[in-house]
Amino acid sequence: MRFAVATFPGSNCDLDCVHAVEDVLGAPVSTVWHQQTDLDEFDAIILPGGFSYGDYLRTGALARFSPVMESVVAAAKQGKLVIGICNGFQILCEVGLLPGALMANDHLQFRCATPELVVENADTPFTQDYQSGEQIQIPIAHGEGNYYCDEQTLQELEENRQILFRYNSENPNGSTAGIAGIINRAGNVLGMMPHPERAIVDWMGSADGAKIFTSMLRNWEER
Ligand SMILES: NC(=O)CC[C@H](N)C(=O)O
Repeated sequence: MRFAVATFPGSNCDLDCVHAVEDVLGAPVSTVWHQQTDLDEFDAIILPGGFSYGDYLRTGALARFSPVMESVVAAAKQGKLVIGICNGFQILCEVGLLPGALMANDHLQFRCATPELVVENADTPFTQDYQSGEQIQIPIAHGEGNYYCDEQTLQELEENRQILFRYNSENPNGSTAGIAGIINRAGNVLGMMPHPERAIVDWMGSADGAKIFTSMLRNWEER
């Protein structure tokens, strides 16, 4: 399984994602500059965290027009696995691969913390190595992680089990229904505010993020 990590001007978690794929999976992984449009050789695409285009205008609002995004949309339509982490989640919402939007945190502060999450649905390509209801810890670091969607969208997300992660006790950003991560209707595009690549071995404080990567690999092998 070959992974691409799309890198935008201002990305700062791209190399952490490369290390996570190498260290957890030992799978081939390359960074792909945002001007590249050929993603044919890759089976999965990671949109990493950071401050693409300096967060100007709105997080992800400019990166969504980068040339690579047309290919990311095409890859998602083909059924390839796409995961957007933090700024990557923001870009996925801006480009329309995921519903809703990420707004400024309700307290208007940039928040770094390691909140507890609940795995709401372990029956997806990104979570199959977890148990539904499992409580895990994965760090966050963002200023605009306040996920918002309208009532009807929330109802659809709930009914189709598209909410994969919720903040357990304390909601660090005011997100609707405590949402920390959602999947698209087809089940192959995940956006999440917490950073699984920062929780892959115990010395990081938590290794709970590793199962996202192992789930993706196992899902791909089973296909
Ligand atoms: N860690 C990140 O990817 C941060 C995303 C974005 N710059 C924000 O502050 O919300």
